[in-house]
Amino acid sequence: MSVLDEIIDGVRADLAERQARVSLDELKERAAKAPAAKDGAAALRGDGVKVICEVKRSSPSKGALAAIADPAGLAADYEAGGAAVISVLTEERRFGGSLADLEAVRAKVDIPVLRKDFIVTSYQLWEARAYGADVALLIVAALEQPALESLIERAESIGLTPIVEVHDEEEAERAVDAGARVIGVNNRDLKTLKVDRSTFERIAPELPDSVVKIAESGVRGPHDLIAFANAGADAVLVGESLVTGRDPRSAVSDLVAAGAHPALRHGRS
Ligand SMILES: O=P(O)(O)OC[C@@H](O)[C@@H](O)c1c[nH]c2ccccc12
Repeated sequence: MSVLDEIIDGVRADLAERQARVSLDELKERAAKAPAAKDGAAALRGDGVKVICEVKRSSPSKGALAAIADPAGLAADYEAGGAAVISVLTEERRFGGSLADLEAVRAKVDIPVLRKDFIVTSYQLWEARAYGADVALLIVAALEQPALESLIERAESIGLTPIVEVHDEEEAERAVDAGARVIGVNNRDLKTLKVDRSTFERIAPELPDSVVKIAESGVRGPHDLIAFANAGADAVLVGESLVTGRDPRSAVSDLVAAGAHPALRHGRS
């Protein structure tokens, strides 16, 4: 069994418990009271390279990264540093996240918030909206094509912007066929957990111009951001280097400054 399969088994077990506790109708009521969803895709378009900053306590590859006692405070630092979107991991077993983290971050920042999890049913999309997310990750490697298509549609119909994550050419084609408008290329292979920074560079040229392209994982600092920008990235998604660094706010503003540099002129307006 791959790491991804193991993670998804745990996600399904936790999901079954939540579904037994909270009905879909209750979730929908809660979602109806949540603040209207912000436009996640718009936040990632425009000139320069946008920075998505992640609240990430641990990972299956590295174990514990940072305790993050105050996820909302960290998110506020990211926002002050110029982040375009905050990503909140809500997977509990391997990443140490929760829906409570999502809710706390949502209450604190004004920019769009991404629910980062292993979404396999529309129940989780309703949860995302109910806890205030504007954007949700859909991982192609975790979904059959019909499920991917219907989750993209469902996400959009409830106001969420889906970021569709791919890791190879075949997944990229599936994402485009399913109608994805925002695609994240994960430089980490979720089946082996290895990072290969050339993944984005290889896949990005295969994607239509109109697609918003995000380079995910392995961004150590401005140097990596510039390399991904030159390979066509509209945005980068950064976790580990921010949560393990000493000063997340200034680390974000260094990335944002690099992403706004006029030499990087590929951004669409
Ligand atoms: O910590 P990093 O290497 O900066 O990576 C962040 C983000 O890309 C990574 O957490 C991630 C990308 N796709 C995922 C899917 C599930 C869980 C986590 C992820």
